[in-house]
Amino acid sequence: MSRPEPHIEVRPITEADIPDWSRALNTGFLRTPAATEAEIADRASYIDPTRTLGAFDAGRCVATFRSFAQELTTVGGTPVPADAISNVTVSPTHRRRGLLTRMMAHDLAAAKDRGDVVATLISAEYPIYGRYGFGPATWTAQWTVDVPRTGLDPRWPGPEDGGRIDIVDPADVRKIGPELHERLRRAQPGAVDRDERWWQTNTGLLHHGSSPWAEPFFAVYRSASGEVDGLVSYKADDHWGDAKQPLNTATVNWLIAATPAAERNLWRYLCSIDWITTVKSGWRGPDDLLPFYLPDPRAARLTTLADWLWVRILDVVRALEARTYDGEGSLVLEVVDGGGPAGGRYRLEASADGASCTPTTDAAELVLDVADLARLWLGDESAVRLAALGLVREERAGAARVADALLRTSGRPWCPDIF
Ligand SMILES: CC(=O)SCCNC(=O)CCNC(=O)[C@H](O)C(C)(C)COP(=O)(O)OP(=O)(O)OC[C@H]1O[C@@H](n2cnc3c(N)ncnc32)[C@H](O)[C@@H]1OP(=O)(O)O
Repeated sequence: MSRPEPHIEVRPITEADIPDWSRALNTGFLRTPAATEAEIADRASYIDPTRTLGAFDAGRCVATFRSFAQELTTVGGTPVPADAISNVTVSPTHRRRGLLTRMMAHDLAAAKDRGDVVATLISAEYPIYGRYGFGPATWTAQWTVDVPRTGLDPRWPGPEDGGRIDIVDPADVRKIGPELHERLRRAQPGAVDRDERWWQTNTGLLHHGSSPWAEPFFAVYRSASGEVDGLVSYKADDHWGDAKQPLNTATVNWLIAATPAAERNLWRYLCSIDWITTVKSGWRGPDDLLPFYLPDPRAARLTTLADWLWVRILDVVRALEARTYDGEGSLVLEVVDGGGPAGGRYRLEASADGASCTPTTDAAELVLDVADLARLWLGDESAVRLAALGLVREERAGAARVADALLRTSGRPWCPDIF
């Protein structure tokens, strides 16, 4: 039960607060508390203090919260402006006193005023953010591939389609990665943009963690016409069996591909590296094709299936009009948002030619919480399933099926990033 704590001040930080704020952040995330000079200088270079909140008790920072501008790709490829939330911590001494609630209210109000269509975050634990109107809009999966069981020919000499795979170094990745990622994320519902800092951090140019930077391997796939279509970052361990046989694991840090050929060839490559008997896929979309690139898909064991990107819809009209629809139809949605900005009744009229969403006084056909609308918005969840769970209510028989026919997509949304 949270209690009001008016003596604890929640406010945007100043540059002078960054060391104290960083210490609170590290404490909340159970990292070594002291922030290094390099970490503080780096943080000062990219945070927007007006969007970086702290809670201060007797002058000491006891909670942290940061947001930044992001683009989130909707169904059909149109990006919407998003308020990306990160670095949320409340020190163990101050938890469950309403500090997250106060920081969230501050940030979401500013996001709405700014005109952001949604807020986004990757939730540390499932139960935290539903109360603020967030719902899990995308899911993620990880596979572990038992390479000798795949049925793949171990003599594979490389791509048969005229493409090629090359090992590249971090500087190459910084050159070719951003453009490839732009192609991918503009076509992938649920994906978000990456800034230059992402590439610097993930290629070792920017590193100030407590452990030393360990350079991963990078491999690029180019198509027969020389186009950069895929890129993978992976690391390998050093593990040998008693009989002196190699039992090494390649763990993918990230793999991005703009074509199925690039994806297929990069997985094929990872499963062909001498000494590697296990490939761990890293975070993939829940309907990733990886198992089906293998002659024996059972060689890929699903090890994780979990919620990933949580979305809070701030503007229902713009969110529903931004995406495309394969089906054609009309539906009146009653969105419940407990005093939040998205509540109201809306008529969605959708067809392959476009969609309109307008506030209406017509009778509601489907009643749902704003958090459940987020689960449906990018096409991932089914309204019929949510109705079975008692989470959406049909005011007209069959309305959940109509919602599914309009909103669901042939591929599931996927956010390749963590932030
Ligand atoms: C986007 C990101 O950065 S995700 C990372 C989130 N951070 C972490 O997980 C780090 C460790 N945890 C923490 O720092 C804190 O516990 C936080 C940030 C999760 C919650 O902060 P608090 O200030 O304790 O939350 P607050 O007091 O505002 O809680 C509001 C309500 O949510 C509930 N709640 C908060 N956190 C949790 C949780 N982890 N599990 C279940 N319920 C929770 C509270 O019980 C409270 O419920 P009530 O209104 O019924 O009393």
